[in-house]
Amino acid sequence: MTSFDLSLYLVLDPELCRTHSMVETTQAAIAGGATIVQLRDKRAGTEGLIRIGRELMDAMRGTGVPLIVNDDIDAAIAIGADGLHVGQDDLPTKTARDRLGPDKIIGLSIEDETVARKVDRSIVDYVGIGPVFATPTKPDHKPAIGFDGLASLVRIAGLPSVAIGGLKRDHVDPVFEAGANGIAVVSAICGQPDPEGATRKISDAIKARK
Ligand SMILES: Cc1ncc(COP(=O)(O)OP(=O)(O)O)c(N)n1
Ligand SMILES: Cc1nc(C(=O)O)sc1CCOP(=O)(O)O
Ligand SMILES: [Mg+2]
Repeated sequence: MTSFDLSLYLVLDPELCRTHSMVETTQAAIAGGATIVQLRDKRAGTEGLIRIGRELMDAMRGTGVPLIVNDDIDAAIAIGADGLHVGQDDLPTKTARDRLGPDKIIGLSIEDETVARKVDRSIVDYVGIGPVFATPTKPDHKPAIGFDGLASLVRIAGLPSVAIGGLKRDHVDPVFEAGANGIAVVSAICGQPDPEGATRKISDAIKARK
């Protein structure tokens, strides 16, 4: 299994990465302290994901930061990515594990107690829990759960976890106090005038807790 650190999880969205390209944003975020990166492009299609994913793999080589692909297992395999993130409406985690093998990272989104209780801990490596807050970045998001909901789902899932949805630097403390192992952000880094500085502020807040 590729080792991974969920503490500062960058989810890339090309529609928000307008100040800098996704590759530039990723390099800046890693310099600023991002610990794991997800390629999430809902419009690219498999070929487009493979093209940008290969560029990201080249840019990330030697950093030790894993690249996770959202939704598309064919792209994840073609890219040679470190893992795949799926939601409840995506392919089943068993199918993902069968195709990816034991060494790749599999992340699963959970948004309520019912799905949290059903997570197969023998297959899934981490859970993404949210949305903590409503966010325009994902217009089809589920109802916001707040920090109490986050704490409850962290406990039920019993797996490494990262909180997502409307989170900024000021939310680092309540996210970790809820028991999550990390904070996942899109707009707090993508599209910021200084993505490295924005990342460093979040990273410093995380390190200050240790
Ligand atoms: C870290 C992380 N957590 C949750 C999600 C959301 O996944 P999903 O519910 O499948 O929604 P889409 O991202 O596919 O729109 C995520 N991508 N990453
Ligand atoms: C990709 C994603 N998944 C969510 C979930 O709740 O599962 S919320 C979300 C978008 C988070 O973007 P921002 O950091 O800009 O609010
Ligand atoms: Mg999905």
